[in-house]
Amino acid sequence: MREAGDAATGREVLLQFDKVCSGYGLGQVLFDVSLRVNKGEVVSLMGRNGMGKTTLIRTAMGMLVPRDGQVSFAERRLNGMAMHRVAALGLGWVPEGRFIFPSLSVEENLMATASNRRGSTQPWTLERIYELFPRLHERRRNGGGQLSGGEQQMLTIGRALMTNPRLLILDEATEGLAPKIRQEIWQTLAAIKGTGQSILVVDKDVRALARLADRHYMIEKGCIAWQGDSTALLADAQLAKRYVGI
Ligand SMILES: Nc1ncnc2c1ncn2[C@@H]1O[C@H](COP(=O)(O)OP(=O)(O)OP(=O)(O)O)[C@@H](O)[C@H]1O
Repeated sequence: MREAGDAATGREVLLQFDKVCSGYGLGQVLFDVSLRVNKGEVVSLMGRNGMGKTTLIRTAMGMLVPRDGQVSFAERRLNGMAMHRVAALGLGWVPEGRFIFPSLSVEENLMATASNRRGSTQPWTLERIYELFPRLHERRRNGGGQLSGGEQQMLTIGRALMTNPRLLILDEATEGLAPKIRQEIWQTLAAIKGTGQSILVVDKDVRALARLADRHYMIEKGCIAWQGDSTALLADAQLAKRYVGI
């Protein structure tokens, strides 16, 4: 029998990796990766380029089938489950690179993914997304292709929220953005956290992640090399240097 909750905190476990090995063709990228995101938690995943962060997310989302170990979500085994079924279980993914529909307006982009399949009592709606991102409200009639990089990122996050995910997964959401916009995105993520949304966030901004997330994982060459809370992360400056390179 698997446990219904996290033994240490009693919280419901959403995403769980248990000794997962995964990769592409013959090339193995993840080695015995164990990781957990509980309900209501914000968890970060950090690491240098090419260490396996995106591969881990692709494995969670069903794009890659683990060759060993187990991936589960809210007690359901995900190994080999089709991507659309994984998404229907409540994993909302903001991929690296901001995929939006350029020919649709901002509002149409948001409505394209809208659903509340699991009957959330306080679902994300257009109004709530516009409250979170006033800039998207201003630009609601503009085409997706006319937006700045920062606005596109806001739209990608808004679109993922419109699926009312149980877990929001963000891959490098602040990459390539101007400092002011990055700061805006971090503030918005804090507001999203304030609603009780569970989030797994991949990024390299250790200070921002220490403020936002409850727990952290560092990945090195496909292995979880360190894990801990924000106090432990900030107490050792060598961690960021060694595992994130800053
Ligand atoms: N589609 C693919 N086919 C084969 N190998 C891949 C593929 N995508 C990534 N890899 C390899 O897997 C390894 C891990 O890449 P991954 O994208 O998971 O790293 P990452 O930590 O997300 O890095 P980054 O910050 O650069 O996105 C790298 O060696 C990369 O070359």
